[in-house]
Amino acid sequence: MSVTVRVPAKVNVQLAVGAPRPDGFHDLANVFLAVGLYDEVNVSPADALTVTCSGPDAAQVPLDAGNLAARAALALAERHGIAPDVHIHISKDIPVAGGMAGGSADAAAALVACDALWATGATRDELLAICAELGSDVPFSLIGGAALGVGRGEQLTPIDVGGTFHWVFAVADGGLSTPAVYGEFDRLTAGTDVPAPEASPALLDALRTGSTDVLAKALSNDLQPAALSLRPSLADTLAAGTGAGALAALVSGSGPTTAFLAADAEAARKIADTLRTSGTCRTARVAVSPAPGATIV
Ligand SMILES: C[C@@](CO)(OP(=O)(O)O)[C@H](O)COP(=O)(O)OP(=O)(O)OC[C@H]1O[C@@H](n2ccc(N)nc2=O)[C@H](O)[C@@H]1O
Ligand SMILES: Nc1ncnc2c1ncn2[C@@H]1O[C@H](COP(=O)(O)OP(=O)(O)O)[C@@H](O)[C@H]1O
Repeated sequence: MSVTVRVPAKVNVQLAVGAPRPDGFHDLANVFLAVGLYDEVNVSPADALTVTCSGPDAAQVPLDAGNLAARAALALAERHGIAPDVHIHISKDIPVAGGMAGGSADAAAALVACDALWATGATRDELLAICAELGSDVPFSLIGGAALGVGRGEQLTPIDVGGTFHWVFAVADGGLSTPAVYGEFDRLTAGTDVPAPEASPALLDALRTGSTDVLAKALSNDLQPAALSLRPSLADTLAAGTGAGALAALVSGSGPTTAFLAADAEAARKIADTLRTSGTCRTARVAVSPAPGATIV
């Protein structure tokens, strides 16, 4: 028997970042939106815990105990006194280290897959608690859709989304380290009064009503100056997408993937075509949102 789980990437349509906390994390108002780029995680019984990965970026994915999917399987096995002897195969389509939560997605997917394979009977709240231990973004990968994340991003309130949004994602060469981007945020804001993060009512309304035009005006990412400081060439990518007709452009989370909101599917295709030949990114992908969370297929 084996179990396969499909799990989406995310874009942060608002990422408001507060001052660093004593534990090194930052309080956030993190508005997650799941987008239709997916990894698939297959779990099957094996002699020992092993991980393999396929896809264009597979070489960048660690296959040892540091893989977030392996950590998820171990965490669930430990709680239930089960031997974590499974083979985990990740079919990776989410850009790696790109600010789209690909590792978090694989962790949530592995958790759901192992839970089904082992018939642990864990409640959704128990799974969400394990997700939060694995990483700040992992609970959202489990639930998908759209949600406001507070605390370090793990305390979620789901948001109903009233329409479909059309996106283009420009995939950069190489990744950016999330801790390095938060560190750069701290360096850039040192000596300033960083306000407590708050979700934007206009942005939440745009999601609820499904208004692309309102969402375009409300998108924001406090990590964008830090990502641009570490990777100045991202400014050229943002300009190329805006020049091609995007209604708005921003860095996805900690980057370096950049996200472009398009008026409709046709506009998204044109923006992606232009970006692909712009010389400012490795490739460009179109995707719609919202997308469902980790789901057994
Ligand atoms: C920036 C965001 C936006 O959604 O995602 P990415 O763009 O990386 O995908 C997240 O906050 C990333 O969440 P995630 O990648 O799960 O981070 P974690 O594993 O929990 O933490 C990695 C490191 O990021 C920093 N970190 C993370 C979350 C947070 N609220 N404050 C932080 O300062 C800390 O330095 C921490 O040690
Ligand atoms: N299953 C996984 N898929 C991708 N990266 C992983 C995975 N497990 C661990 N990692 C590590 O996590 C880092 C961040 O990857 P990822 O989650 O894709 O990006 P981001 O945090 O920017 O959204 C990678 O550089 C890699 O070393």
